[in-house]
Amino acid sequence: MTEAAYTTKGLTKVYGEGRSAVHALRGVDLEIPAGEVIVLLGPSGSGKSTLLNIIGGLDRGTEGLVQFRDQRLDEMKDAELTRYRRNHVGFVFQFYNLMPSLTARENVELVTEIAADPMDPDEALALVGLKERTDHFPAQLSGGEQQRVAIARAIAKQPDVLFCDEPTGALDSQTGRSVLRVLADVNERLGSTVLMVTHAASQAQMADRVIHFADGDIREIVENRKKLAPEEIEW
Ligand SMILES: Nc1ncnc2c1ncn2[C@@H]1O[C@H](COP(=O)(O)OP(=O)(O)OP(=O)(O)O)[C@@H](O)[C@H]1O
Repeated sequence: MTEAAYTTKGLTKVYGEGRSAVHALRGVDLEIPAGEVIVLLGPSGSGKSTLLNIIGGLDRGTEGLVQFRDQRLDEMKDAELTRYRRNHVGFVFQFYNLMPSLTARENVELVTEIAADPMDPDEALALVGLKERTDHFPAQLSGGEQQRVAIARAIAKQPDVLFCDEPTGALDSQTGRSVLRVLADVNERLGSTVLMVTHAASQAQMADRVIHFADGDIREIVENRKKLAPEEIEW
């Protein structure tokens, strides 16, 4: 087995207190190998985004160990956690969160200006097939193109891990497939571990490993023997 990107032990997350407490994670034990494409599937409210946000350093667990390589995220001070996010992880969300008043290139530059080892913004945009659109504003781009700018922004820092929460949720099947192709390329070319939450069960076919989540814990982890290319996925 390859090196673990993440390890969690007994990870819990409780939102709120007392009678209104929500147990979003109930003692998750998990090992995520580096360099794989991992898909997280599960019903709405089962805790997928909560898990992603905690290992992505956007939020903290209530209890339990969370480790990235040999670093304990659960023991980091806020400034260290910010540094971890800045240097190691990229995020792609369902809604692209681009700055409307900035061009595609300027949106990517927001990240490359503060990253430790960034690629050239134009190179990141070329990787997602937007070489000709670098000076366009988000409003001049289609949904799929905007999502690709968001991916370019996330990968421009050459992250070790790319977190994607419903990255194709707002896209039609053809555009969605082209976005999945970009994610597969990032995994293959940059070697980034890709962790994707999706409601589209068919997308699990492009994963090396599928984590099935239910009621705040892992129900099953299935290794994919025959991984499909995004183009082969039935939507
Ligand atoms: N900030 C919050 N405050 C209180 N409860 C929350 C908060 N965020 C999430 N929850 C609750 O935690 C549980 C897990 O939510 P989470 O968003 O992780 O689920 P999910 O599997 O990603 O769902 P979906 O597929 O609908 O996005 C849900 O019951 C949700 O209502």
